[in-house]
Amino acid sequence: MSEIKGKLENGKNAVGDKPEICVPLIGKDEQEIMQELEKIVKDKPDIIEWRADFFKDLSNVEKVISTLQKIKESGNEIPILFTIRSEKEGGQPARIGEEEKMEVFAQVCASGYVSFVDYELANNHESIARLRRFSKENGVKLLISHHNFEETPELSEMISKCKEAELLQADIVKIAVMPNNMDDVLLLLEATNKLSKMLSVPLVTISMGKYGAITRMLGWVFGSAITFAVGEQSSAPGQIPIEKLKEMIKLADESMS
Ligand SMILES: O=C1C[C@@](O)(C(=O)O)C[C@@H](O)[C@@H]1O
Repeated sequence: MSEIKGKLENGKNAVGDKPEICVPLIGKDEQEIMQELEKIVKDKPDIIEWRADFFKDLSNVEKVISTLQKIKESGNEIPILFTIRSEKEGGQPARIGEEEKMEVFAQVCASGYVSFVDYELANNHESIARLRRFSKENGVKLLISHHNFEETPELSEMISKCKEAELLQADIVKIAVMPNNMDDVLLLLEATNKLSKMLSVPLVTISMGKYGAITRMLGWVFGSAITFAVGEQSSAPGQIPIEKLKEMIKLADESMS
């Protein structure tokens, strides 16, 4: 497994630490994925996310692992985050059942090609505990995520979801919500600020869509450790092209130092 640099390896990110930039791969087959990867690698993201829910051969574990190996070999040592996003939380319609999904995760963790796996908090606790075991045994970080594509929940709900993920032994906790106005964006930032002081693990927060774009640029100032950018194609509403995002983060960092 490649090195994970910086704060995500060493534990909690400090409020105001510059974020890791993650770009998604959303090709439906190996050829599309390798084309996306070629462009993405040139942009030098900190993390590459393989959104395997887009992969048409997800039910073929051998194919998943051989594609992952190719991503690793051509990925310039950039750490890989492996994600199968459920349709309920903004992903593609399910291609495999929960038991098959667990088998894919088990083999992905054992492959040595990935640094992180994403698993949703909405899964039952027993499945989360199983994946926690596989990931720990193989030195893979477990990111437990929660998405709400409809709205921004109450502050207390966002806080309790993230605390629940920490209790389930997440190495990284992530919440992505949809704002319907700028008040919602402020609420997500308030949650970020509070949670980054409460949690003992790194936190990732996103307010999606056009209103939330500012959180992708500046959420790190309040304690969010990773921001998702467009490399070749966007995987969620509001993502910003990586080159522009990098400039923005650099400018904010220089102005605040
Ligand atoms: O969960 C996330 C965050 C995300 O939904 C975003 O809003 O940038 C993008 C997804 O690819 C990733 O898995």
